[in-house]
Amino acid sequence: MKQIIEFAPAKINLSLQVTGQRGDGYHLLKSLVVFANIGDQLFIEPSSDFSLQVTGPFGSDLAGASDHEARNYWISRDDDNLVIKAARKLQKFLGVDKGATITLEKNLPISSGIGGGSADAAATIRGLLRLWNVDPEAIDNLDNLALEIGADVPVCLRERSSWMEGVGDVLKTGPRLPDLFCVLVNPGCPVSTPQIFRELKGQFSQAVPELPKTCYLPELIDYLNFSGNDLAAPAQRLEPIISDSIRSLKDRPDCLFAGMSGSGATCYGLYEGQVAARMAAAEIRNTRKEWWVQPAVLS
Ligand SMILES: C[C@@](CO)(OP(=O)(O)O)[C@H](O)COP(=O)(O)OP(=O)(O)OC[C@H]1O[C@@H](n2ccc(N)nc2=O)[C@H](O)[C@@H]1O
Ligand SMILES: Nc1ncnc2c1ncn2[C@@H]1O[C@H](COP(=O)(O)OP(=O)(O)O)[C@@H](O)[C@H]1O
Repeated sequence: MKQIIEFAPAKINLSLQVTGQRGDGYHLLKSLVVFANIGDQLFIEPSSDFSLQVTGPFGSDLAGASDHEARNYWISRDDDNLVIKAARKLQKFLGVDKGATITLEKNLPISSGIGGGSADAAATIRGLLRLWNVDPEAIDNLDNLALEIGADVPVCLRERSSWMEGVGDVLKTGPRLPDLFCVLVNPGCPVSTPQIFRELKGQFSQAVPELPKTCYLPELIDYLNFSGNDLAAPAQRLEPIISDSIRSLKDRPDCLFAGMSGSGATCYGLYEGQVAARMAAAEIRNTRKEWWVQPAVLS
């Protein structure tokens, strides 16, 4: 039987300015978004209806642990899962009479600012289009469909360095960057995105001018030091442990920059090379055994 395997890479907001708010409450952003070589994995097979089972280290956090004792996977009974939501929306949009059996290997922590759910939704769209032999280029309004699922889904559909503006609906090609060797750290506290936006209390900033199309590491680091993430301060007020995460990443002589992604709580540290990143990850893991700590490459 045909099986599609689709990768759902972690999304990292290297920078994020909140520049205003729309009448409907959604905030206007300017964010430099890149993707990691780590993420969730989707396995998709043809079927008459949709069903979802969830495996992986964060599977039980997502699906509810009722079947946990007996099996190493969980049946998601939750139609709210962004995978099922995306699948049903695409099915309706294309007017097809087909479903799929989907297995989601959940490797990314939930509600963590690295777009796990949005990445899964985008990967579902990409995977189903491949399963059903539909050319994405031939579809108008795929970004609008993605946006209806979540503000981060359009950028996750692209999977490449992008400037994200508007509420997530205006996307431009991002700079060509060198490989960035990083460590991702999540201290284990799920963060509510709307709550962090509320805590910002309308304090908006101006978008920082964009980087050139091809960008070297020192320029990027200068840019990140200047621009930062406007959601970091409110997130740290609500979850002070985020400050510890950033400190743990910065606390290495070869750390070039450390900041928070999205609305948190995942933080990233950039290092001079892969060895430095791996060593930093090992040391942080040693001192903070309960944290999620992953070396990764961003591109
Ligand atoms: C903050 C960002 C930055 O990339 O990432 P995460 O922290 O979620 O990863 C995103 O804008 C999140 O996108 P996403 O998680 O898809 O948001 P949605 O489900 O559409 O919205 C959840 C809620 O967040 C708030 N929200 C979201 C996006 C936005 N531009 N303005 C907002 O105010 C709204 O209160 C909304 O009801
Ligand atoms: N497939 C999914 N993966 C992660 N979260 C999901 C998924 N489907 C629905 N959700 C819900 O979406 C919300 C945000 O999850 P997530 O996308 O991981 O956050 P963030 O964008 O902050 O990393 C959570 O409330 C979670 O329960």
